[in-house]
This record gives sequence, C-alpha cells and structure tokens, in this order.
Amino acid sequence: MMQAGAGGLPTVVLRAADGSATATVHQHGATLTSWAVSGAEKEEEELLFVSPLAVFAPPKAIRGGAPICFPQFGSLGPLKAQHGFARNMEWAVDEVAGDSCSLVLCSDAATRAEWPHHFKLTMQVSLLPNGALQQSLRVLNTGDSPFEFTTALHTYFRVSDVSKASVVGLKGLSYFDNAAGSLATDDADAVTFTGEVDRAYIGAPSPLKLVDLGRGAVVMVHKEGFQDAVVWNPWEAKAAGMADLGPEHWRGFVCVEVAQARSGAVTLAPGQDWEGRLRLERDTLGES
Ligand SMILES: O=P(O)(O)OC[C@H]1O[C@H](O)[C@H](O)[C@@H](O)[C@@H]1O
Repeated sequence: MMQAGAGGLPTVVLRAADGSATATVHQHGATLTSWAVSGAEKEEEELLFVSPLAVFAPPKAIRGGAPICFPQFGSLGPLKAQHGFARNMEWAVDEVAGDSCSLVLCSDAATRAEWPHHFKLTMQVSLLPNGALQQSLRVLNTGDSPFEFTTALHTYFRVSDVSKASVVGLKGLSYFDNAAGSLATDDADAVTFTGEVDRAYIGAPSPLKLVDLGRGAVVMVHKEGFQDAVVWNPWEAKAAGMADLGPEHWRGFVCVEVAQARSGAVTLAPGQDWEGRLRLERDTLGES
C-alpha cells in the first residue's frame, strides 16, 4: 500500500501475512525506514532508528533506516560523494504485494554524469513469518562495458542506549578502522561502544548478533553475497557536527551494515548481475 510517510514523502507500507510485523520503505532512496515487530503479548516494537532530526528533503539522504550505498561505499570508488548517489535518488516502485515490494533505479543522464555506466538496481523487501524481514539488492549491468562497484545496506538499528549495545560475531577479524585510518585486528568477544566506532570488517561471517541489554533484545543479522560488515556509531563530538543527528540522538542507534567494501569491488561484465541479501530476525536475550 502506498501512503504519505514521515516528512510527507511517498512510502510503501508492508504487513506480514501472519500479522507479525510491518515495514515502511520510502521511495526516496528506496530507504527502508521502519521494521516493527509485534510479539504475542507485546506492543509493536520498532527495531530501526530514524533520527528525530532527519531531513526529508530530497535529494538529501534520510538519516536513519537503511540507506543504500551505491555505486560506492564510503570513499571506496571514484565518486566524490561519500556512499554514492543511490540513497539520494527517487526510485521507481516496481511491484507491491501485501508483504513485499520491489523498487528499481535505472541509470539515466543524471547518474551517468556522476558515474558513466548503465545499470539497473532492484531493491526488494519481504516480511517473513515470525516478524523476520528480508532485504535484497540486485545490481545488473545493462551497458556494453564492464563496471565495478562497492555497496552497503547502511542499516541503523534502534537501541536503548549505545553503551548497553554490543555486536557479536566479529572476533578475530581484520578491519579497517575509519576513525584511526589504519588496519587492526579485533580480539574482543564483542564490539562494545565507549567512544566513536567506525570499523569496516573484512570478510565477516553470518550471522552477526546485535544485543541490546537495555531492552533484552537481540537482532540476528544474516547475510549472503555481501562479504563484509561495517559497525558504526559516531559518538558525541561527531554527531554534534551532523545537523540531522545532533548532540542528543547518537545514543539511540548502532549501524550494523552488510557491505561489499574492503574485501574489494565487484566487477560486472555486460549483462551480468550480482545480488546481496540480508535477513533480520528479532529474538529475545537468552533465546538465541
Ligand atoms: O554521514 P554519512 O555519509 O551518511 O555516513 C555515515 C557513516 O557511514 C559509514 O558507517 C562510514 O563507515 C562512516 O565513516 C560514516 O560516517
């Protein structure tokens, strides 16, 4: 169902067939902006974070939800714009069923002015039984020469307080520390947050587990196709410098991003495609 969403922008609203979850996708950037799960006796619980100061004024990217980074993640590519342009563009709604939808973005003169390639992106979201959500991104080379890209689903998860959150599953991996500008190895049992964290893990396993001790909540992050994972919270000083986040709201989220980043770019020959998939499951502490 299409309806006006946050900021008055057009959105697609999905409802799971078993009534266990709803999801909202803004057409702007094909940004998934809500994933809300309803437990047997509980009220609906929102699992994604959208900044209270988010600016819903295209082409500005929405600060929160799950912006799509393409054709580059961060500065890993030829574009000047961090994270590329897909999150700044109006996507076309392709198909909407009750519990799933797909949106597409095809290259045009505006995208080719920034990146001289022909492509079709398809972003699909489906609500599965028991509140789970599946999201996929397919990249098709529609031109007659090869191109390479890096990408990510830049998901902002809502947490009670970042100091009570942790990410499990990354021990022993190498990561590029964007804050320090150097490579490091993670030897901790879990990533915890006591300051800025901006880590691009190389070759991350699946699933990863986001734990929120404050809510007793767990989100399992299953990925396919995306080789890497990024964990980010800007902490106070950086957040204060971001007008659409500000000094107060940074404690309320952790980004766990499935990515094709530091492992290397994907190269697609003409007619070839690549697909990355993400499946999110809400769990309760002690049950996973
Ligand atoms: O402010 P944005 O362009 O949305 O980027 C937000 C963040 O995205 C990723 O997580 C990067 O690793 C960070 O370095 C960056 O600060």
